[in-house]
Amino acid sequence: MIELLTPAEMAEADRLTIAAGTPGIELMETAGRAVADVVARSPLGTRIAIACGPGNNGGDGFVAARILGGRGYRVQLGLLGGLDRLKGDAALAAAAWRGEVVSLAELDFHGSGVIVDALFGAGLDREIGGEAARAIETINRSGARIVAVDLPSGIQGETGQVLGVAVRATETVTFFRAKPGHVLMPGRVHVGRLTVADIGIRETVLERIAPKAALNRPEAWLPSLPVLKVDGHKYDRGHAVVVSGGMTQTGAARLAAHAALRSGAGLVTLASPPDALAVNAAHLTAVMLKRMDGADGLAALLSDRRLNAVGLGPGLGAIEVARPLVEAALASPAAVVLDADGLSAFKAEPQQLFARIAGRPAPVVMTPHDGEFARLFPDLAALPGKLDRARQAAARSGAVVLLKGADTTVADPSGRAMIADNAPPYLATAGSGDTLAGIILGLVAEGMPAFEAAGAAVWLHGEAGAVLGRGLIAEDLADALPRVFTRLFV
Ligand SMILES: NC(=O)C1=CN([C@@H]2O[C@H](COP(=O)(O)OP(=O)(O)OC[C@H]3O[C@@H](n4cnc5c(N)ncnc54)[C@H](O)[C@@H]3O)[C@@H](O)[C@H]2O)[C@@H](O)CC1
Ligand SMILES: [K+]
Repeated sequence: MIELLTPAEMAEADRLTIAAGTPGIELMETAGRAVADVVARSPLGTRIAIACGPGNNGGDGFVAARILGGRGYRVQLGLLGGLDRLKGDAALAAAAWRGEVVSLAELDFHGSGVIVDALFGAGLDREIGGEAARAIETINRSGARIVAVDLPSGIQGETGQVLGVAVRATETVTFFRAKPGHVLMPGRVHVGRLTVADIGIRETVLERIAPKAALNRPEAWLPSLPVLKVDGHKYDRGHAVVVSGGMTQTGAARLAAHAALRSGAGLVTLASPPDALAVNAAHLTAVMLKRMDGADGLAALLSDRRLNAVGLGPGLGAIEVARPLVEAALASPAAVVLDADGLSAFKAEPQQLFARIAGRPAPVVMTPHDGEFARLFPDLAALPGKLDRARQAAARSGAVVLLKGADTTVADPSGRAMIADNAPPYLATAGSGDTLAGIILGLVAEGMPAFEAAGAAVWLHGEAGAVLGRGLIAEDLADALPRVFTRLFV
């Protein structure tokens, strides 16, 4: 598991480490050295400008300046505010720097090959303006290689949001663990290449801090992926149902059904309205087809407990059609994956949806994009942090919430969350979301817990996109899954 620590949790990690006997200045020395090591990939002779702020982020900059100067680099250091404002470890680090300290405005950004951004890190607590904002704009225009210390200044560590203006770094060096703001947008774009340096903080502090957010990597969910038995049977792998829309909108459900079969379900049935039976029949092979007469028909189908997971929403249709179907699904004992029209069907009365989720024995996964999210959670949509949005929505609804985007975030009602950073931009194509819903459905049908299944699906979907490359269409994604699964186990 690759935990993501908020700035507050990171401060706690520092505090626990210092309390256990490592002086803060030692942590700062190691942090500054890690920055210097990254900067030193540029050849000797490169001019280096180091912009230091008034807190410990600036302290790291002073340490890096001293180490790089000692290695023979030409270093110029500029400070925001007076030396007399520095406190604690930052003051100690500044005292050990024997070179000149100029004001930030005097730093020669344009004549430098590398700029070290040590203005603000985890302690950024308000919008950047004035002299610091002007310096950041100059840094961004400089054309130099920009190495940010801990966070690109202006990026909020918890949310990835820009507070006023932010450095666009070539590389960022952070310490111990990355923060949500390194992977959430737009932070990730400002971070550039990320190095996570070991500065001597012990892993054991994580037991005390108990962080609840992680990077969406296989470590986060692989232990929950069902293990296939040599003597296993398709009936051991669950039976998923996908609900088809009417005659002219059947493709989305078929994409989801196909993906559910690829991702893990032993059997998949497409439940089709009578008018769409012929068109669905013409397109299905391994996916089975059953006639479904409205919500009563779906309820009857799902009364067979072997059908243990149902996905609906893609191409489901208008509210009058979609809502009774969703209600029937939620009244059944099956796990439910709700997407698209299935979510929008409750836009006028989201509480009605949450009331139906509360107390159900089987889990519900909701997969909104930003627009669908805003319909169900209008007040939460305005929150600045995506992690916060997903978590509060999960807590309110009782469902696992998967909030889509380049930084797709999955949260469960207890606050656990994972953030993905592996989605290539060409995943944004028609039907991609239907496929994602299907992958989740197949994994849940196979017996994977809903939160882990949603996380795994996001990662698998991203990797499938990466394997296929530009030019992919949604039909290809599910078919790339065997290749992605194979790579997972080598
Ligand atoms: N012992 C520790 O706590 C360690 C901290 N480290 C470094 O310390 C950093 C955190 O240090 P701090 O908590 O001092 O925080 P920062 O150095 O990130 O910033 C805090 C300072 O900036 C000011 N400030 C915040 N937002 C501002 C704005 N928009 N405009 C103008 N001034 C603003 C604050 O008033 C305060 O003086 C980390 O990012 C990391 O680089 C590392 O040295 C590792 C060890
Ligand atoms: K910084």
